Amino acid sequence: VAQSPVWRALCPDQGEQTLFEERHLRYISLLGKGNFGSVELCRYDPLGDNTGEMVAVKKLQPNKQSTLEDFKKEVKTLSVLDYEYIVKYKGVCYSTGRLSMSLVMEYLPNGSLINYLDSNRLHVNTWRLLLFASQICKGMEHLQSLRYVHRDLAARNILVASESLVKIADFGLTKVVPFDKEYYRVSQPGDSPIFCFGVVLHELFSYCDINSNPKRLCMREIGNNVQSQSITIYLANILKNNWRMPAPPNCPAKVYSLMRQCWAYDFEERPCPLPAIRWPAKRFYAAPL
Ligand SMILES: C=CCCn1cc(-c2nc(Nc3ccc(C4CCNCC4)cc3)nc3[nH]ccc23)cn1
Repeated sequence: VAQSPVWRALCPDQGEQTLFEERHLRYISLLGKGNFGSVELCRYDPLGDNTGEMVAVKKLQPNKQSTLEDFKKEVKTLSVLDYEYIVKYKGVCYSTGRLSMSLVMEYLPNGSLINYLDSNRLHVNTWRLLLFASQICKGMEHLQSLRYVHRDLAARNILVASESLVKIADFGLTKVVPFDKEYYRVSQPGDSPIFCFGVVLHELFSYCDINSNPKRLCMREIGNNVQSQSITIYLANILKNNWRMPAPPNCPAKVYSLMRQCWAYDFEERPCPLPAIRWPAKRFYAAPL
């Protein structure tokens, strides 16, 4: 009944299946791994005849960085973000005894932007890169309209649904800006810096080339022998001295100009699609690359 159109009309928030039974999730392959846990390709096959749908299942591996509570926040966040440029939430799967849970999402067959651009570089022209950039921007605008800050926007967290559609994924670091605040405030030292759209634009127009990835370009400027705990300080200094990543090869001047606007040291000079949330004062905000 829960799948019938009538049910969905009467209970729209039920929509698609939201509770997946662990015994029907058949593991197929590993899609991605991070400090959060892992994402697996599974077939949800309640009939047991291999006709079930393919889904991406994010399994939590609780560690010092991520807890079950963090994971529940991520599930809640994704479950309310129903938007064409954000990976679709399908539901959750509880392990036996509800000791752990997994997040079930739509499976996007082309993998991340890094995988895709690396293997399709010759078929992706400037027009398509701009299309992807506009979709990421709209996805971020939607997040901002709901007062969410993604905090880990990067090509590795953008998934390719088709040759003309990309979606933002991985909301493990996403935070909501409280209504009585205008800013997201970095809560503890070492909290990850807020990644900016300009860096993703640079990754896009570099075709995610490993030789011009942001980290490599910055370390080349800072010096590879710097102690890891001092990198943020060195990075802040070179940015304060107005160093920025160079334009990717063949990058249109207007696109590089937009990157540089996103990387303005003074946050009031940066482009902002919605007036809703202004970014924190400099002291809370590692200037972007
Ligand atoms: C967001 C980034 C961090 C966590 N993460 C999310 C996923 C993910 N992946 C996919 N599809 C997919 C992923 C990899 C490959 C590769 C390509 C190269 N050869 C091996 C296989 C192919 C398809 N769909 C998804 N839906 C929801 C999540 C999700 C993976 N990692």
